[in-house]
Amino acid sequence: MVTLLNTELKIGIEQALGRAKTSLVPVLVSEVQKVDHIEPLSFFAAGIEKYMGERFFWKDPTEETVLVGMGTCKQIQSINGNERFTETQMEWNRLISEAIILKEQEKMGTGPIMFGGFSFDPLKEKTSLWSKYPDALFHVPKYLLSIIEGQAYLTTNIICTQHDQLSIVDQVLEERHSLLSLASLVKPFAKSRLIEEKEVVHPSEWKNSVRNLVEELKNGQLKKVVLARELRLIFHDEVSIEGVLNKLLEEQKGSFIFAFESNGDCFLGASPERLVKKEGNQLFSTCLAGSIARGKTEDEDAKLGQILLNDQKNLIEHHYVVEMIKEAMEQECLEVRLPEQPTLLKTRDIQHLYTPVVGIANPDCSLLLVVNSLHPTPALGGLPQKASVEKIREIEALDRGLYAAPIGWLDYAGNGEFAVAIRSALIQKNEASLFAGCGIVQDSDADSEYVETKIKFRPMLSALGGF
Ligand SMILES: C=C(O[C@H]1C=CC=C(C(=O)O)[C@@H]1O)C(=O)O
Ligand SMILES: [Mg+2]
Repeated sequence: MVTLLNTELKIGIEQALGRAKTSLVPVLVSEVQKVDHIEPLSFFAAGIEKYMGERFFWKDPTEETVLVGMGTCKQIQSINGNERFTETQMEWNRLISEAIILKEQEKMGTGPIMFGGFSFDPLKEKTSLWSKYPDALFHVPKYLLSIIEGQAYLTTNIICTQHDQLSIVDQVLEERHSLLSLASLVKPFAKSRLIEEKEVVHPSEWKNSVRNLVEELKNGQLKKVVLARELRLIFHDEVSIEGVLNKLLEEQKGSFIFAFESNGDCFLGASPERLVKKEGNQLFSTCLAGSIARGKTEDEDAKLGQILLNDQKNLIEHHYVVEMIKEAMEQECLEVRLPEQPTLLKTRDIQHLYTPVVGIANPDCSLLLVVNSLHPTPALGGLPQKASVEKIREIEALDRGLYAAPIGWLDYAGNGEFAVAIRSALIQKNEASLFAGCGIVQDSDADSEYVETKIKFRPMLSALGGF
């Protein structure tokens, strides 16, 4: 258990109440404390009763940053289509400009942060599948556990309005105490029991849409379109989000592991693909496209890797992504660096062509606006960007919602990171939708692309106990 000093928080709240009474706008107080290690998944599980539907989980591939949020002290959302990035950034800036932040040192990922995501395409006709997730949805948590380079920090965020009294301090301290006590009790994480697995679109129909698309790619200006499909699973009981996260953490170590709850649903996954990270004036992006299976032996695995590195179809599929990301990053940066040739990035189930991109950001750069100009890259949408998204909107029998879209976090200093939400699933009580797509180019073969999507379902299928 962790004991905390609480004097500072009281002073901060007193100040915030004063400010809220004069300015008549709610004021955010954020207190950060260094704490003894808390197991992130135990902290997440500790919120199962009180904060279910208001939790998030994030771990980057290097485990430099782990974030677990609990409760929602402020929700930021936008239903305003293409303005959703700008609107979200502006609302965040407004909240932060008034905030009172109590912390001893500057540490990225501690203090006030918001976590959330954007939809893939706000113009796609909506189905009920994603009714819990508007086109932009972000949560500022009440309690945030951050593990930054191995050190644990606990942030407490409180919104003070003109109507609040100083007594809210006692309430918060009591709530926080019981959350931390629960987090110290490690629980076994339940496994899900699968009953039925259903391909939402019949395989032959999906392959036909790939074949038709290939014909169009040969004759038109479109160079690449990413087509996805959905797998719907039914379980005996409600899926245990903790259980799934536990397996993802075990099996998908080199990936971003994320979970984002909203009103009883949970969107989670293990994505190997960074969209963009901002740390001070540095920007990092990733081109990840072009895929092949893992080998059963080391030798076979290396051979497959070599095949991928020399395969024209996959190199072109990858090159389109590099071309677009380089161009977009050059708009945002004073300087951009990237290697000339891709290398391999391997996860448990698949290997990809990989090109990292690094840049020095323009002085006026803000993370969500970079997200806006990158999304969707041709690894998720296609090339040219606008025409490929229109094509997906027209032919894909799927409501992507947050699949293949940016998911991540932003802190008060403007730092943060977004991954693209692939290898992901939407959990709805005892049902789940899994998503997987692949980049279709002129030389695509429908059967091979279908097999590629099957491989891309594996991380989530395995975590859900179905493989
Ligand atoms: C769209 C997905 O993967 C993308 C990322 C890496 C490789 C890809 C590919 O080779 O097609 C895809 O562009 C997905 O996993 O659903
Ligand atoms: Mg591919």
